[in-house]
Amino acid sequence: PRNTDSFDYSNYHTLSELHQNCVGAEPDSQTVASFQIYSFQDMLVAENPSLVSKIVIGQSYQGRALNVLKVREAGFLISSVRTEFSTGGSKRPAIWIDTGIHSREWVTQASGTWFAKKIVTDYGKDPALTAILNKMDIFLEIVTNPDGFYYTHNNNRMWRKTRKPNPGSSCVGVDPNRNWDAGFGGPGASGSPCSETYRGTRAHSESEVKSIVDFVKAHGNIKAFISIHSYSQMLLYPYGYTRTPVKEQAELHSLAKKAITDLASLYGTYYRYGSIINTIYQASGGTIDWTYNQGIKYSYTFELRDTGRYGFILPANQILPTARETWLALMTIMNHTFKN
Ligand SMILES: O=C(NO)N[C@H](Cc1ccccc1)C(=O)O
Ligand SMILES: [Zn+2]
Repeated sequence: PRNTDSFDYSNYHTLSELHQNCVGAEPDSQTVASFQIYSFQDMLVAENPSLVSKIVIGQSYQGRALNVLKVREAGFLISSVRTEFSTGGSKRPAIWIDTGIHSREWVTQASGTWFAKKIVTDYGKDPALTAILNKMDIFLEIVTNPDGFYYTHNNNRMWRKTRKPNPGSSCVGVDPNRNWDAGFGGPGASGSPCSETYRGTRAHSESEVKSIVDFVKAHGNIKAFISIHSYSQMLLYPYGYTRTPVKEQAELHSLAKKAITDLASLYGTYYRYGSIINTIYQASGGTIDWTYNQGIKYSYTFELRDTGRYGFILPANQILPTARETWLALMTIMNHTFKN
């Protein structure tokens, strides 16, 4: 595709189309260089230089860049430059969204791609989003597990974990949703490298996880953290590792209820909601349990479509409806975060 307007959001894409760009000269008039696939992310940044930038927060086990799109209103460039370069300058309050931490959950990376385009399209047009972006930054990590994502395209469509080998085992990979330092190693994760919920040898052993941990700690002003999975059609809040309710359970519960009501307003898609442990099962070392314990109150996990008919292999014709309905719920959470 020549630009992000012609990008096909209603289909699944490979790593190189979404994430990695093949660096090389754009074909010029004289020579017809082989057409380089410029990744969606690089095109979006190039088309919106004053609004979107790409941050590399680390690299995967196999050395792929962990890209985060940062959306920040242009505002008064001078002051933002000063803030940007001032050491210890206060960071603007921010919202984090990640998709694809479990690589087989393809509707999530596809939705994340659509969210990125939606944000740049609506900024300056939608009053609610514009108000949010005039005061807050949005960080979006679309391909959070690139090694696994590549593997689902080339080897095993059902791959979930990272692709780091486990010493002493022929089984590869750690579950990046069990590797966080929140109830790590407790019930709700496996100690076996061959398990789909293998927690790893220690918390934050996976670079895909550690890179986010370091980013969240360094930023220090993230107000909402939303990690997007599929499938089950659920909106979940902490905790997964303990039955102890979070302090703000009432607020998180009522916000979740409003978010899934707004989601359902588009196509009637029915979501369940509640704490992880009460709604699904006990799970230790999960992403949003750690982010909540870092003080990020609005920590949520989405489980997108469907409820099991297609599961992870959701037909491409459901990408756009899924992305559109989920966006309504994301706006509900972002608005609430902005106002509180
Ligand atoms: O795998 C998925 N969804 O794809 N989620 C389940 C449940 C879950 C959600 C949130 C936190 C912890 C646990 C998992 O076993 O990881
Ligand atoms: Zn998942």
